[in-house]
Amino acid sequence: MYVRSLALAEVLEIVPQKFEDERGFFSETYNEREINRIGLTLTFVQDNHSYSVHKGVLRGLHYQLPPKAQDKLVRVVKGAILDVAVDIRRSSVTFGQWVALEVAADRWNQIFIPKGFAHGFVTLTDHTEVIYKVSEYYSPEHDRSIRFDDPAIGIAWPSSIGELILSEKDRQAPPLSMATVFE
Ligand SMILES: Cc1cn([C@H]2C[C@H](O)[C@@H](COP(=O)(O)OP(=O)(O)O[C@H]3O[C@@H](C)C(=O)[C@@H](O)[C@H]3O)O2)c(=O)[nH]c1=O
Repeated sequence: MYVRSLALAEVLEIVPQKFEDERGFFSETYNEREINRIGLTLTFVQDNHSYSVHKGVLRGLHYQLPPKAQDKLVRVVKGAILDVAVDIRRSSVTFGQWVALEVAADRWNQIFIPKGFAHGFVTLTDHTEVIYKVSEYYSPEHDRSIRFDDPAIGIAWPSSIGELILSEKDRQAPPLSMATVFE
């Protein structure tokens, strides 16, 4: 398993080993012992699978507030996404900063997004399937969104994608300055 910190050091790229042969491949996509070895103790309780029909589907920026905050481990089994994490811990020196990583089936990489970060992605291909583990159950009462295009955050979403497809909830999301965030 290959691991590296992104520009916001708590956000990680993880690339599990992939064994390919004439039949296809085998890969341990999650191994708790390996995760513990890199200093993380995670308890995942739910696996999510989302399918986006078109390129340009943008989901985010999402997070759950404490006590239902979630660590997320995200991978792509079909297609590709640009995945984004935003530090929304008010006490952090990098509050409001973002980091992006292309996560793709053909890269076999994963992104780890800890509690305290808002998460979003845009699909770079049609028929994209994203699978992610989360460390807390879905809780609609704690679920929050921040505007994906809040100029105060300034995420450089790819301009080449054309029209973006968002849920009504995400279109109505408040800017970071109006959102309840982590202390
Ligand atoms: C996230 C979630 C949604 N749902 C339901 C609620 C709703 O009816 C339907 C679609 O929900 P959403 O529109 O919130 O789905 P989506 O926009 O894909 O939300 C996801 O976006 C990415 C970026 C994340 O980081 C995730 O944590 C999650 O917030 O699925 C669950 O039952 N369990 C869940 O864990």
